[in-house]
Amino acid sequence: MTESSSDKLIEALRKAVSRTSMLAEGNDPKLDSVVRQIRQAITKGADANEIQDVLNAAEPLLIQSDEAQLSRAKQVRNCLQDLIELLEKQNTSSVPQNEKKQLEAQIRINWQVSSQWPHLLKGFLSLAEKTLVQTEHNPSKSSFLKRFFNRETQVITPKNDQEIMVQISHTLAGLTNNLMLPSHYDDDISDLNKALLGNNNLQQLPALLDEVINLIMVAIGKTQENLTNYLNQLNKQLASINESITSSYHSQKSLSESREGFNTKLQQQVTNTSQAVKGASDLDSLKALIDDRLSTISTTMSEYRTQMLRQEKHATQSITQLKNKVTRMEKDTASLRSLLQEKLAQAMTDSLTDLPNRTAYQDAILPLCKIMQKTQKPICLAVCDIDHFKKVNDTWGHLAGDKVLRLVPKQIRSILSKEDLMFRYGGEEFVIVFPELTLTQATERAEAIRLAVAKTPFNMQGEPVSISVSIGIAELIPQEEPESLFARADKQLYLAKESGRNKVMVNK
Ligand SMILES: Nc1nc2c(ncn2[C@@H]2O[C@H](COP(=O)(O)OP(=O)(O)OP(=O)(O)O)[C@@H](O)[C@H]2O)c(=O)[nH]1
Repeated sequence: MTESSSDKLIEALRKAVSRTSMLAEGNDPKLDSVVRQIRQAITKGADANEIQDVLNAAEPLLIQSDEAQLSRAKQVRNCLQDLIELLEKQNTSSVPQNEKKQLEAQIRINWQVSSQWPHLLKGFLSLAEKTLVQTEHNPSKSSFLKRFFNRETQVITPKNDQEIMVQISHTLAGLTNNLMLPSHYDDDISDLNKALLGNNNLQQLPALLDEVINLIMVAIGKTQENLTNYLNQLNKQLASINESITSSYHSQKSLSESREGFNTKLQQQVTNTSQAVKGASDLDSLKALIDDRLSTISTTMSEYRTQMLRQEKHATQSITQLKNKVTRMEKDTASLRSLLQEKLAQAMTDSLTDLPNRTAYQDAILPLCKIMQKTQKPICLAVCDIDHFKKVNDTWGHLAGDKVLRLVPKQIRSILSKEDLMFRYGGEEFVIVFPELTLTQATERAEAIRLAVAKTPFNMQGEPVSISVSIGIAELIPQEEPESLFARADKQLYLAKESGRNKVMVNK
């Protein structure tokens, strides 16, 4: 390998490793520190031995990470077993034994496979549902599960059922607490635990169980597992690249050693020849001596040439192998990047309505306002809130509330143009941005939205229900920050609510 091609390769490796390790950061503090050490060693140009030391030090941490995964798996298995036991304990309906056995078998086979955990929890939900079907055929048994799933017909939870439900909630809260997820999930876990522990309402339980499943699916089933696999893979690739660099270093070394050996041998042969020439007594013996020496020198040279050719071939093979390894690492980097982009898109989307969420709004609004200010075009913002939404939840239940939350933005979308942007800002509040519309035009569109929602016949358990929205609207003024634009529109929303709701109020 020539010096410049080996330098280029090592430089390419450094870049690839630095870039890939940066992508993998932020998921587990301990693995982060390993990744950082690897990157530092590579960036400061550490030699093969130093890099090997860092990789050796990384190994116990990767083993620890595996052990943590095993302990999480045990938590999940115990939780599922507890949930099945709780189902059996409630004495108003009997759990179908076939399904129960099937679920237990699945738990035995799959408890260590984190991507299967959501399926196992769903299996528990389905077992519970089957218990319900069974009791529907036997109406004399009034199951707590019947009320659990058939939320519309029962609102008050009897005391015995409440106790079982509280135990189920506590078991689930224990599970979410022990998942050991990355710290950016702390808020989600704490919200979910609060909801679980504070809940004594059977109606909320299936939705909460869904939340638990979502949390496991997003945090463990996909990202975490992929990244752990990726880091293990990265570790292996680094070790193998390290081996290739060490071996090409050795072959370079032995090449220069054999060159030195050849020089010494050649010099020795020349010295021997000149000494022999000095000592030669006649022309014939001098001729024979020189012939003999020349043939020795020629053998040495041809041996050297053969050795050189062999080593050059070996060096070419090493270069090809190294190139292939770099290409593989680049490919892995690209697939990890697309996985992270997918996660980012998920993080920007509200899962209930599929609308871009508040984070997406905050990312979009500043550049949008800047462009409009620069091009001197108008832009308006509307804050839209469903009226008396709490009453919808209280009267028809949380799932009916969710249905309204999905339907209202669909109505709104039917009025918007494709340039208008809608975000779920939080709860029952939506933000709509109207780029390039004047205040008058945006107000007309907001009024059309209000009318469309008010006219839509919503249906709750066969009963027609009127839903309306209140809207506050404002236009961006020169040099204004997006926060101030939002505050002015929000104030108008407040006034719309104050003056009786189902209104559009404009900041003029
Ligand atoms: N079903 C459901 N309810 C939600 C969701 N997010 C927030 N809520 C509920 O939305 C309700 C909002 O109620 P309030 O802020 O008191 O307002 P409101 O009842 O709409 O009354 P006004 O805004 O004054 O007309 C609360 O009961 C929240 O629990 C959700 O994702 N799904």
